[in-house]
Amino acid sequence: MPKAKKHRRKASITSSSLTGVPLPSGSSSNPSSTRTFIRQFHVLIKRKAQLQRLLEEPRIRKFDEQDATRKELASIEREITNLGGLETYQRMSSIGQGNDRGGGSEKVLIGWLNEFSEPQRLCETNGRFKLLEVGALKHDNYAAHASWIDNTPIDLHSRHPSIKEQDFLLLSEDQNRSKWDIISLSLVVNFVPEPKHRGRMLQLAHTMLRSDGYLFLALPLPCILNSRYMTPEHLQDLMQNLGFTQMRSRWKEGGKMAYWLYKKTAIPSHRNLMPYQKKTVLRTGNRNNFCILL
Ligand SMILES: C[S@@+](CC[C@H](N)C(=O)[O-])C[C@H]1O[C@@H](n2cnc3c(N)ncnc32)[C@H](O)[C@@H]1O
Repeated sequence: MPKAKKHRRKASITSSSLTGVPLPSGSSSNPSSTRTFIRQFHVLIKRKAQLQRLLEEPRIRKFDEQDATRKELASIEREITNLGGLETYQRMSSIGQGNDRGGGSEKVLIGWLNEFSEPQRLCETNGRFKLLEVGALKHDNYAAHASWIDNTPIDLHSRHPSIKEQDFLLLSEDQNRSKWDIISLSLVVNFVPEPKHRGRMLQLAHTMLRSDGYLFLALPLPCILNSRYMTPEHLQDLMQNLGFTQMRSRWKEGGKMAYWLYKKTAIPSHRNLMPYQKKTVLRTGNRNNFCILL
């Protein structure tokens, strides 16, 4: 008698059998489970973006290929919903990042601006810095500095009426050209699933900053220390080619976060963007795939 075929359910791409770690309960504030949740969420949104891109490409013409891609996309979207979606991700991020960093990254930015005596200089002119805080989990991160910082917090999903629900990538370039004194991209570039969209984010930040304006960038440390495609030197070259001069940077071996402060300068006249237009393996071994493309 022929054996009955076993129908196994396809494993979720973030299930414990694949990641080796148990799924956290959405409400847990245990540091390792919040980190696991955040990683899982990133895996899911990256796969979702890949599948959406595949469906737009004419190369999958066969109906069954398209059908399989659509089904996988639906299943990924279900997994994202089951995890609680962007809302839960934001909640877990605010808990997890508090644990990892001992507070928000605004402290680092404020510390650096103080080193450059920016508050004192603004005081003399009665001016205030116009800050665009992209990816704001809280509305009042800069409230203590309201005398010299006029903050506009935005996010894909607003958690407070004062946070504008807005995709930075969809802001009007014309309306924002040279408008901002500071743009903060803290843990936002790594959230964006498509490497080209990450590059676009940095290019847009350049367009939207006034000349000499500041870009504050924060990334998880493994993005530069343990990526196949990104090293601190590669990031430095990429930023220079975009017209950013590094003023400060901070991370420590074994730490979790890396921070940079750049100043907008002129775009180099003989810049070469070729090295940043496709993925190049810079390190081999067991690495992550973080990459920024232009
Ligand atoms: C990990 S949280 C970072 C929050 C905070 N900036 C911090 O440093 O803790 C990333 C946030 O960026 C937001 N985000 C990602 N892409 C964005 C975009 N294109 N425009 C606006 N917000 C974005 C997400 O919705 C999410 O709330």
